Amino acid sequence: MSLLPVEEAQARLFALATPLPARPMPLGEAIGRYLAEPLLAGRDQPWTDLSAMDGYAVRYADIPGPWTLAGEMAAGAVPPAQAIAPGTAMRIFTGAPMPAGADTVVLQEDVEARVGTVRMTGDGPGELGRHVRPRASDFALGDLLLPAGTCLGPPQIALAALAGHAELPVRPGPRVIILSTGDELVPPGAPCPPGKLPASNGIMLRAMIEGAGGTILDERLTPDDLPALTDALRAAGEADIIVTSGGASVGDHDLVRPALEAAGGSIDFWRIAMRPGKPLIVGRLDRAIVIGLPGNPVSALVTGALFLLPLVRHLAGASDAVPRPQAARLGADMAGVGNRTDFIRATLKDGIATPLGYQDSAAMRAAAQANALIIRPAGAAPAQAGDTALTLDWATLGLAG
Ligand SMILES: Nc1nc2c(c(=O)[nH]1)N[C@H]1C(S)=C(S)[C@@H](COP(=O)(O)OP(=O)(O)OC[C@H]3O[C@@H](n4cnc5c(N)ncnc54)[C@H](O)[C@@H]3O)O[C@H]1N2
Ligand code: MOO
Repeated sequence: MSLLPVEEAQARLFALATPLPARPMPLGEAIGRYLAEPLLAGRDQPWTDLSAMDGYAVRYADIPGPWTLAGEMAAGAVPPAQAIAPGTAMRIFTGAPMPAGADTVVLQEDVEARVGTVRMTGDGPGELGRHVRPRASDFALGDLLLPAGTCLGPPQIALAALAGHAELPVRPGPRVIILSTGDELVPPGAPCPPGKLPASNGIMLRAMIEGAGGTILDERLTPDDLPALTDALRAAGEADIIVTSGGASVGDHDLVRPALEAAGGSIDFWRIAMRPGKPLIVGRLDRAIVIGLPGNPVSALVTGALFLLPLVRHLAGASDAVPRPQAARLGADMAGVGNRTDFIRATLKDGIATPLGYQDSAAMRAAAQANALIIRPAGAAPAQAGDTALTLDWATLGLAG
């Protein structure tokens, strides 16, 4: 049985997916989305030389004064065309434009101003241009501020506003339908008689997808019944992504692959060299990409974080859709690895990644106590505490609360 390496599977998944079409969106709604085009500066920032402090605008050559007070400039004012004369100072406030002729600001704490005369009482500004923000020192008209594919968080939105934009070209988040398969499942909180199990994957996947900017069109339980699952898949074909959980493996009741084919879809690949997560299925149905996650809750979590969320980000236009591992030191000895890359649930603190004791792919308690995965590549030799290992923390994976 051949198992696809994780990176190869991620590349094949992305090859199926074209980022969704972009449209302009108001800044306030673009948060969490990805720039579809590079962000260019529509103005100089600052638009002219501005004072960075409250004080007096002077000619550096005139220091240490005294100066005759020539007027006042506040933020929002436009400076007079005429330059201030030698020996004069202009009262100035933070953010106000420097009057022509002045090149330095003396802090108000360092002077005494009385009846039209300003005298130094403290240290001078020390250097020419002190406390002045030069024109375009942050950015100049036409500058490339952010590349396409950048995630728009609060600082990027603020930059776009300063750069003169009211809206930005972004792609909508993909629309997703979640089908949790299994006769044993009942909705969370519903009566759970013997033989039944609260369905946890749907609510987890919903939270993950919405956190990554996707929209859930529908989330439902489907029984282990070929016609019912085929119908549910067929009805989901208008989504951008169909996610199933469960029924991905080789058992008699594992029906996602036959149902996908019966619904007219196709399977691109199945089974990955990873643990947990081996039975992952990727295929197509109409315009949708189908990701069949394993039913075990931790397998669904890990494959969701390594395949589903990167796909959501890729369709939304992210340039760095696949989470990038970071090195850490192991907090414990670790066994050698078989033919599947291990994604070990761990706690990561102060650069030390310590595996949690119970690593079963249904052990959700350990997964919920973890905050990172340790990546142990297929075929790796045993490792000792203190060795370097690659890790993916919950924030990088999009799993932080
Ligand atoms: N003979 C073999 N058996 C199995 C293999 C194999 O290669 N040969 N692979 C194992 C691996 S690895 C995994 S992972 C599981 C996954 O199988 P399925 O995707 O078919 O998952 P199910 O059998 O439907 O369910 C597994 C487990 O998870 C529970 N489950 C299912 N859905 C949910 C849900 N929405 N919320 C919470 N828990 C859920 C289900 O009750 C089962 O206990 O297969 C191995 N078997
Ligand atoms: O790949 Mo499975 O997720 O090990 O139990």
